[in-house]
Amino acid sequence: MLNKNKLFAQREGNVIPDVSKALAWLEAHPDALKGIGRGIERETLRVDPEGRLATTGHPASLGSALKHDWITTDFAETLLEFITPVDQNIDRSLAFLRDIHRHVARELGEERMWPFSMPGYVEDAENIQLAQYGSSNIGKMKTLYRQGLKNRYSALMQIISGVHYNFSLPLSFWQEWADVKDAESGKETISAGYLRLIRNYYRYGWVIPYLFGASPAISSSFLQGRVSKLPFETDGKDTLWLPYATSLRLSDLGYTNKSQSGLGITFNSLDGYVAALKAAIKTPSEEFAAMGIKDADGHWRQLNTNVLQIENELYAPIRPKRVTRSGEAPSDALLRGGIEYIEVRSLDINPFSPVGVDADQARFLDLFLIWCTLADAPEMSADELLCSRKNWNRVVMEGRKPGLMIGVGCSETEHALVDVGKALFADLRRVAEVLDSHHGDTQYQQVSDQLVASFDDPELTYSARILHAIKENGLTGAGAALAKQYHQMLREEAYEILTEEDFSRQAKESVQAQAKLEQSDTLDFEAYLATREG
Ligand SMILES: Nc1ncnc2c1ncn2[C@@H]1O[C@H](COP(=O)(O)OP(=O)(O)OP(=O)(O)O)[C@@H](O)[C@H]1O
Ligand SMILES: N[C@@H](CCC(=O)O)C(=O)O
Ligand SMILES: N[C@@H](CS)C(=O)O
Repeated sequence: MLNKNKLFAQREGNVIPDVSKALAWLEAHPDALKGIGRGIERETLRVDPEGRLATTGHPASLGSALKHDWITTDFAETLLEFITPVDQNIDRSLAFLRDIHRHVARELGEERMWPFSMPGYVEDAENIQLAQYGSSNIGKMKTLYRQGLKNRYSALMQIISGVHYNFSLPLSFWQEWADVKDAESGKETISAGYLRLIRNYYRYGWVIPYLFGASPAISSSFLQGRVSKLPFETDGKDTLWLPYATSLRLSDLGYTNKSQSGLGITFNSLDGYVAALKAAIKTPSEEFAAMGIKDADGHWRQLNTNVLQIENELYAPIRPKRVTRSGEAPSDALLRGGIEYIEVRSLDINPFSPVGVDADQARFLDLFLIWCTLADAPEMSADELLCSRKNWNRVVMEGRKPGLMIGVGCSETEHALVDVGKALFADLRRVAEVLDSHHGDTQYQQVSDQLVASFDDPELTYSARILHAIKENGLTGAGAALAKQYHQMLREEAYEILTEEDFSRQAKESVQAQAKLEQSDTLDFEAYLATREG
């Protein structure tokens, strides 16, 4: 394999960094990768059988969205979010996620879970109710944050759904790879390792929307009457698509915010990243100041008029993370203990899975994120991150276009996307062999071999496959049909890990915890807001 690898790199003029040394190290230290941590967040809109947004509130039987460990809401009352606890076993994480879906499908009655990232036809976005979290100060702050998001970006943009894949390498990896002794004394080294991963993710992560992007189309209602200059094709009814698009969710039309690219966020040092993020939540925005903090009737319009109301508003394709303590800002958690895991935010909802994500995607991400950690990752300026964004944009808008060329950062040199993809997978295959050696099977190698075929045959990509169904039945029709199929399937499936008792206990305890919180507030809301810096 090594010869083929080198040969490929030479023939293609080093389309990717030469990682052969690091790969050889990994092959000599296979146990270093035992114990990868994973957690999955999946969002999905509640819809009626025709695929229209549900106008009901978050089902009471699902407990408190503010305090439930596994079932909450994202932007809107109708936007469910499911969260799995961190686990080292992919199949267990997916079974846990599926149990949550099984339970919710049983509780939703006639409502269903939307299987796409982009919403179907939305009659009137004003009917989208902001997620409600009760009368506690933190509850009111979360809803007000959403009011600000609505006023800044529109509710329609905010109901775009995604899957977030949370990933961490075991301490043993850092101990063997970087001579770390323990997590505390090694936190600078570990953080530097995850920042290296992030820089390579910006350089090469466009492979994720290429393979798994599943939002090549939008409903005409998504444009809200705006005229788009994009060369959309249409079914003449309510569906628009770009023939080679992979993920409009990740495009400027989707869940992104161009103005954030001017924040000077970089990933060369943790202190640098945190400083830029903290600056962003303290930097007034002219545009948002013009909106005002309160309207004429004294109703709050947003938490503040800064570029970001709170750190969560930074819509990056990947985030460095550490589990926060109560009331702690994400950046303070990072300063306290360094980077603990990373959150990959580029996965569209997988429409071919009843739970929006599958084991192939998890295994691919493991391979890719390990490769991103091993490969050299020169520091990147804010400009270079911007150039990387342009490469991603090419892939999200026309990734399946025959002969598409792709660059790396701001380099003038471009290569055929297909060549870069295949060179990358030649390396990923070697990582797959190491991971498979843990289980004595070939699951990772099979995923690698199956996915690499998508470069020579773009028809195998998720976006190509779902675009056929969308062209045939329209976005709303195709989504409603899949939602119905998954609803019936999930309702009838037995649980694998959790029980009805677990769900009813969680629901009850979450409601009690919210009530307790509401009784414990001592400050009035304005005084409370003044104590929260974002
Ligand atoms: N060490 C870790 N390695 C991998 N995943 C982790 C690790 N620690 C936590 N996670 C996962 O990260 C996810 C955290 O999701 P959660 O929604 O609870 O927090 P958050 O994303 O910070 O909150 P928000 O979505 O409001 O920003 C969970 O799926 C959890 O399992
Ligand atoms: N709905 C967003 C994520 C919301 C959030 O920032 O957590 C997405 O499509 O990924
Ligand atoms: N989760 C999204 C929408 S509420 C955010 O934090 O910005």
